Amino acid sequence: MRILIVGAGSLGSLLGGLLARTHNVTLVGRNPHMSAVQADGLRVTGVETFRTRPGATTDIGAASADLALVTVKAYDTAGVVDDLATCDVGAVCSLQNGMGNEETLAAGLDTPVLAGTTTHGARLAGPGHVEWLGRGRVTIGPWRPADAVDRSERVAAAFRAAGLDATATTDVRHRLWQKLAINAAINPVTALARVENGALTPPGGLADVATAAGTETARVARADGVDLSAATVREAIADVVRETARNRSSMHQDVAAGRRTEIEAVNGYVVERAATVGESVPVNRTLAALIRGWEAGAGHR
Ligand SMILES: NC(=O)C1=CN([C@@H]2O[C@H](COP(=O)(O)OP(=O)(O)OC[C@H]3O[C@@H](n4cnc5c(N)ncnc54)[C@H](O)[C@@H]3O)[C@@H](O)[C@H]2O)C=CC1
Ligand SMILES: CC(C)(CO)C(=O)C(=O)O
Repeated sequence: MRILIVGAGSLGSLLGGLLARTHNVTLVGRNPHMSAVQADGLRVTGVETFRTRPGATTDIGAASADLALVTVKAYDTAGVVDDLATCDVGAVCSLQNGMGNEETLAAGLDTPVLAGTTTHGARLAGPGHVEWLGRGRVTIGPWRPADAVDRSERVAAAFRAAGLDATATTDVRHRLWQKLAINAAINPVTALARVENGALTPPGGLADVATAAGTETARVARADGVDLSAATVREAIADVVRETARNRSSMHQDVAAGRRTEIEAVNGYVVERAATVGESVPVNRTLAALIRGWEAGAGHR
């Protein structure tokens, strides 16, 4: 399969490197990372260590591919729509965290849109070098009914052909809301308290705040027509906290590095949807306001 990775940072470089062992992959990203990959290939270390040679460019131009995997931060998705408008791609698949990405892609592109989630962990360690921090899974499904299920299955099969655990689902919205609830719970609390994910292990005040944010999110999901129970979300948060106890969440890493966060696509989205469906989400509202306040102080607003 000919695959474009649009946003070759941490996650995109990892998945691009893994897929390049089997498929024809081109990374689209920024220098100095892209020039390092052009010169010496991509080094992957961690769960597995290997070197691979995907294509690499900073200019997507009028590229043609079977699939474009979107792995930019949520606040850069609109820019990807502009870039892909000049390309010829068979399907676009977001593997980003947060909500709103698929809506943005579907509104701006005349291409089938797939939605995905992944639990792989990645960190760009330097130009040409990505660390694989944790092996995970990929789940993919059609965003709109018209974006046929068999296309999701073909994409999942391409991941499997490259040795990765991947499944297609007909109910990707459920997956997205469940991942949203986990991120709405863990990310802002760990970012504000500057703690590893394991600090959210119950009992304790931080675990209570995180669980409250997650169960509020489940309530909004149900009001939005997605069958996601509070118990399922509580269990999922506890599982992720246990499995990633020594990790710093992506929002914690962003805040620690003084970078903009994905707060609008996570708790910001929950607050916005809650207003539309008539639910009250005071914990998400408070967490979003605190992170926005930090972003304003850091010059991101
Ligand atoms: N890093 C991880 O382990 C995981 C990340 N995610 C999600 O994946 C998404 C990406 O996260 P990361 O890889 O950590 O972020 P990142 O910031 O490391 O990578 C994104 C890259 O996209 C580049 N970029 C932005 N706009 C672009 C454009 N128009 N064309 C080409 N490149 C562009 C940026 O320069 C950056 O290098 C986020 O939504 C994140 O929440 C999800 C699961 C795991
Ligand atoms: C699942 C979790 C919370 C793992 O850290 C994550 O997705 C993130 O950090 O963004």
